[in-house]
Amino acid sequence: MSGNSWTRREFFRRSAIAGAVALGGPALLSACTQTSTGGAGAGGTLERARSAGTMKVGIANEAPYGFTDSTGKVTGESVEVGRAVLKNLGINDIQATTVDFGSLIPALNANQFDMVTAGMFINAQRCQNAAFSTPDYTAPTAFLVPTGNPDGVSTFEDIKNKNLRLAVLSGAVEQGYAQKSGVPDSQIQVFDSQNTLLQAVTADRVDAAALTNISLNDVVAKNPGSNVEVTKGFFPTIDGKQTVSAGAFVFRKADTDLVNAFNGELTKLHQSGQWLQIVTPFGFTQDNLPGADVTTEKLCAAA
Ligand SMILES: CC1=N[C@H](C(=O)O)[C@@H](O)CN1
Repeated sequence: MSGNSWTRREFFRRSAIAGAVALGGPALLSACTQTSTGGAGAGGTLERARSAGTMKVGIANEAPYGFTDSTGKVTGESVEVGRAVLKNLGINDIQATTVDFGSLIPALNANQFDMVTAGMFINAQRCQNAAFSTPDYTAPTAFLVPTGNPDGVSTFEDIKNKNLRLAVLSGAVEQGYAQKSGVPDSQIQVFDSQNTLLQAVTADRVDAAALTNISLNDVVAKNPGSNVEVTKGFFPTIDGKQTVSAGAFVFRKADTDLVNAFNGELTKLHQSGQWLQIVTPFGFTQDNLPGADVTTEKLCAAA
């Protein structure tokens, strides 16, 4: 490369940056700089989303956490709380991508989107591959069973002891809850969506399906006449310890500044009462607000 051509190229690069500053001010310059340095470093994702005015989010189409409704609107408890937090961070829009629940963290790390708004629970295994916000909510587990609960299911031990067939969602925590409660794999069937779980129960391919009671209540409400009901919610006891099932927002590990900024605004929403207003239409109550003793640090460290 000749000295002259390098000088010309540097001249054009500097002119382009000067133009960017003139047109878009510091925010645009910041976006240009982030792109030129790869964008995923400290500050990159937050600044890029601010500059673009939108955040790319991942959902699993599980209602009422993160789903596309009958009008085509992407909504849900996690989506709407996420929207409110992002708005307070100067990001007024979201663009959602739907993947299977078990693909949310791999897709996040492959940069298909920049955060997960699917109500994902915090646990040690997931914390190895992603960063979680402070807990957003807690929700008990329950079973979807035929009306009248003919097998008398109320815990994973019942599934094991009565030799029942159980449906779980691929990549969700309930499979682990069942296995750790001693349910053999031969009794567990894995499905890829809420709807296929419902169909498995109504077609008598399984005796029960496990998910959060909030998710199953939504299924029952949206499918009247399906002859199914939801058992009483519970927090499974595993290895003598009661599980803490707390959902949060998920980010790439490198995006520390985004996580910190997000946590600051999420805490304000929880404390101001705005959180309750946002989540009530999705079947959440004050009981779903995590206690002060429920922390991401503890849940990531739990065995
Ligand atoms: C919102 C949600 N949370 C649990 C999980 O994180 O695995 C599962 O119940 C699947 N859906």
